[in-house]
Amino acid sequence: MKSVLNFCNSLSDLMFSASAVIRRQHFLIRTFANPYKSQSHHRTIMQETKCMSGNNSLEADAEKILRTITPKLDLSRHKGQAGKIAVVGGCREYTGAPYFAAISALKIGADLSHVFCTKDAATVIKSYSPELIVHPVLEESYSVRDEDRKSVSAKVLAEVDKWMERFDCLVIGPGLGRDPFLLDCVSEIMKHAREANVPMVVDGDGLFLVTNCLDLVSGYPLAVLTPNVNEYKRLIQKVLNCEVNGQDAPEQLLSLARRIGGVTILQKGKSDLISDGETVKSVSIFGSPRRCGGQGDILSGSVAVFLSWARHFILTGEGNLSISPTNATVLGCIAGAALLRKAASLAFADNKRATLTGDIINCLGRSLEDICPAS
Ligand SMILES: NC(=O)C1=CN([C@@H]2O[C@H](COP(=O)(O)OP(=O)(O)OC[C@H]3O[C@@H](n4cnc5c(N)ncnc54)[C@H](O)[C@@H]3O)[C@@H](O)[C@H]2O)[C@@H](O)CC1
Ligand SMILES: Nc1ncnc2c1ncn2[C@@H]1O[C@H](COP(=O)(O)OP(=O)(O)OP(=O)(O)O)[C@@H](O)[C@H]1O
Ligand SMILES: [Mg+2]
Repeated sequence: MKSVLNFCNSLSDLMFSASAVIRRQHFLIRTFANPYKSQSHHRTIMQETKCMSGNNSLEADAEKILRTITPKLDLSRHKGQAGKIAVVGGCREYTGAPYFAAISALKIGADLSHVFCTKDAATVIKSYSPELIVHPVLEESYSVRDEDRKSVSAKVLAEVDKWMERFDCLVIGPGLGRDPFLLDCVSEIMKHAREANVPMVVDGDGLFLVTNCLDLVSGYPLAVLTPNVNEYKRLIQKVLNCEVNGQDAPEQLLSLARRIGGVTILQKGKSDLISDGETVKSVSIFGSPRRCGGQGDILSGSVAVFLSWARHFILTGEGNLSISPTNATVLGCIAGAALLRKAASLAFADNKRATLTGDIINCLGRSLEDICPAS
C-alpha cells in the first residue's frame, strides 16, 4: 500500500513539473471531458442565468474553493512544485504593474516568479525586489531600426521560448504599454504559449492587444481575461457589438465568454463576475472602498497561481472533488478574487484612506492564513 502511495506521490510530483507531452495529454483529456467542446448546450443562456439567480447560487463558495485547491505545505516537495509563474509586462512608463503581479504570485505561494520586460524597465523592477527573476528581453519601436525588426522579433521569441515549457502560467499585459512592435512580439509569445498549452491570464494592455486580435485567445480554454470597467466595455463593443448591460450582467458575460470560444472572463467590479461560457459565478466578499491603481495587477498574479494549483488538483485527482464548478480556470479566478478582496479589506482596516497596493500585498499572507492556515 505504502509503495502504491509513494508511486502516486511521485507521479503527482512529476505531473506538476509537467513536460510538454504531459501538458498536451492533460489538455486533450480536459478538452474531451469539457462539455463546452461537445457543443451540447442543453440550456439556453437565459435559462441558465435565471436558474442561477433564482436559487441564489451565483455567489461562489470562494473560501471553500480556495482551501480545497491550495496545496498542503509538504516537506517532501522541491522548489518549483508549488508553481512557476511568468509575467510578460513592464516598459518605460510602467514598472509597478508587472512587479505587483509577480510579487503577489510569490507571496501567495508560487516558488518562482519571472518577469519578461523591456530593458528600461528591467533594472527598475530588479531594484524593487531580488526575489524576482527579470529578463530584459522586450523591445519597443524606438529602440529598433525598421530593417532590424524581423531579427529582433525572432530573438525576443527565442529568449522567451527557452523558458516557456517550465511555466505553469503566464500573465500577459500588466504594464506592457501599447507600442505596436512590442505588441507584435507579445502576440507571437502568446501563440507559442498556446501551442505549448501553457495557461495565460490576460490583463491590462494584454487586453488591448486581445480585443484587437481575438484569435489570440479565441477557443483556447486555458485563457483567462481579467477586464476592468474600461477593458470590459471595449471587449463588449468589439465582440457583441453593443453596450454593457448592467441589468443582465451575468447573462451578458456568459454570452461574451461563449462568443470568444469558451475562454474564462473575470469581470472586475463591485462584485467580481466570472464565466467560462458554461456557468457564471460571483465573488462579493467585502473588499476595500479604496480604488488605488495596482489592485488588478495583484489579482492577475493571484489568479495565475490559483489556476495552476486548481489544474494540478484536478489533473492529479488529489483530494476530494466536492467542489463546483470544476473548471480550473474558473476556480483560479474565484480563489484569486476572494483572496485579493480579503487582503484589501485587511489593508483598509489598517490604513484607511492611505491604503496603497503595497499595503494590500503585505496583507496577502494574513488573508491566506485566515482562510487556509499553513498548519
Ligand atoms: N503602477 C503601475 O505601473 C500601474 C500600471 N498600470 C498599467 O497601466 C496600463 C493601463 O491600465 P489602466 O487601468 O489605466 O487602463 P484603462 O483603460 O482601464 O484606464 C484608462 C483610463 O480610464 C480611467 N478609468 C479606470 N478605471 C475606471 C473606471 N472604473 N471608471 C471610469 N474610468 C476609469 C482611468 O482613470 C484611466 O485614465 C496597463 O498596462 C496597466 O497594467 C495599472 O495596472 C495601474 C498600476
Ligand atoms: N467598486 C468596487 N467595489 C469593491 N471592489 C472593487 C470595485 N471595483 C473593483 N474592485 C476590486 O478591485 C479589484 C481590481 O479591480 P480594478 O477595477 O481596480 O482593476 P484594474 O483597473 O485593472 O486595476 P489596476 O489599477 O491594477 O490596473 C477587483 O478584482 C475587485 O475585487
Ligand atoms: Mg488593470
